[in-house]
Amino acid sequence: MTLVSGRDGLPAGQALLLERLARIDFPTLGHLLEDGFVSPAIRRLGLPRRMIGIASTLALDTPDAGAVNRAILELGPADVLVIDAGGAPSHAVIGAVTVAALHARGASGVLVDGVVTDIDALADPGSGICVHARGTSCLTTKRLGGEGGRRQVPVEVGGVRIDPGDLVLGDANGVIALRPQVLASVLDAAEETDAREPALLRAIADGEDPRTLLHLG
Ligand SMILES: O=C([O-])CC(=O)C(=O)O
Ligand SMILES: [Mg+2]
Repeated sequence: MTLVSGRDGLPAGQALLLERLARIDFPTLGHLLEDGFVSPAIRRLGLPRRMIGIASTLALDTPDAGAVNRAILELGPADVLVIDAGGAPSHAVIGAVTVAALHARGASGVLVDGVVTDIDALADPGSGICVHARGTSCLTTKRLGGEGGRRQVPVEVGGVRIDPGDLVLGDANGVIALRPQVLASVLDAAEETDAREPALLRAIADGEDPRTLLHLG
């Protein structure tokens, strides 16, 4: 399964890092790291099941649909649009139309500290864009002129500071956002952990003493 759409436009090192991370079980990273874990109040609300990509940030100061649309048009390959909707906490900033536009831009996903709408369209696996947000609303943003946001600034999403260029990984368990170097530093260990787990699960199912398997014996 290709998770990193549009990765052909990326530097080789970054594309390889994203490819390797895409094969990791994301919660495995939780065994190895303490920082970068977005609040569980932000949940996966759309399908496909996972997203992985490069943070492209928007700090939304007013409920301005124009600012969101502008940001979407500026997205590059494999970007995850990260919206801090602190200036519009009750207005849905993403919905069926914006998700279709994100998909057309080759984006990998969208992460919103705020709410979204058109949930049935977002939950359709064919939407092509994995959406994480705090919840849903029928109240949406309006076209206010497009000046209501700041692009590519550090934002805070679910208690985590996210800088443009950070990597964003999300699935049904939650979202992780960290510097590429931090994720690269635990990649070997994460791959080893994932490689060991099937044998461990088999051994437990086969009745081996869990005290030994779980290092308690
Ligand atoms: O208007 C909005 O903020 C989001 C929306 O409904 C859409 O993208 O379809
Ligand atoms: Mg809509």
